[in-house]
Amino acid sequence: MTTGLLLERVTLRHGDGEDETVALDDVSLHVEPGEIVAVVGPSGAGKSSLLAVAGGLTVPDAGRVVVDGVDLAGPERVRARIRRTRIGYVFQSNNLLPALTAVDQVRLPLTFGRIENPRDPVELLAEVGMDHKSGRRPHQLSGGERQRVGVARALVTRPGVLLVDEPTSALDRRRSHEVLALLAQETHEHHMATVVVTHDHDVLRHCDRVFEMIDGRLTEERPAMA
Ligand SMILES: Nc1ncnc2c1ncn2[C@@H]1O[C@H](COP(=O)(O)OP(=O)(O)OP(=O)(O)O)[C@@H](O)[C@H]1O
Repeated sequence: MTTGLLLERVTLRHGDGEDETVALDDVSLHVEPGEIVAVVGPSGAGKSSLLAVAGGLTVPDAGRVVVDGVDLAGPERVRARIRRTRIGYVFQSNNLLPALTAVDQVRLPLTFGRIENPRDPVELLAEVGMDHKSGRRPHQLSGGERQRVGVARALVTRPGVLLVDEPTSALDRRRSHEVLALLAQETHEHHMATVVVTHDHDVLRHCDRVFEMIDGRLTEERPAMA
């Protein structure tokens, strides 16, 4: 079984004829459990497309995507189950619901169906340093605190794959490092395969490997820690 996240020769096109864009051009990537990789690249390079395909939200035109040994080319109900149970998503704007307290945001993914062996939402909030604000709603939290709650929510199902889109775009330098350090620590301790898309070169040292995406093609830049 292939563990972690595997993309094998993935191609994704948008539009057709003269309007066609190749968003992902023969992209291959294997992220092992316990490994956090960064993907950097200019606007329009295909980074969001990469996350959409890796997360089973978009089916590519060619190639294979395998999450925790499950090929996402199967029926939509299989993709939906994998999305709900095996993949965690952290978005730029973290999509917290305005009416819910921090602890209820973290509980939310457990309310859509059975999850085997979930993490405890209260303990998880403590682990991301937010236990003292667990009763607060998003408008009562800072950007960095909201991002921490978003990370806790993504982790509560114990995903094998964590997909993170621009986690630091709303944060200052110190908070950016804190959020990336938290993602790296959780990745290593809980053996997730984590992909972080970022424009923020400052935080790359928290990642095990760095890839660059240009015009839909992915190349490994260098080991981030070197
Ligand atoms: N639904 C769509 N229909 C047509 N073209 C699209 C669609 N979605 C994305 N594209 C095109 O595919 C290419 C890759 O887009 P993508 O959003 O993946 O880039 P990105 O690297 O995430 O950019 P950014 O850093 O600006 O978010 C771009 O040329 C974009 O215009």
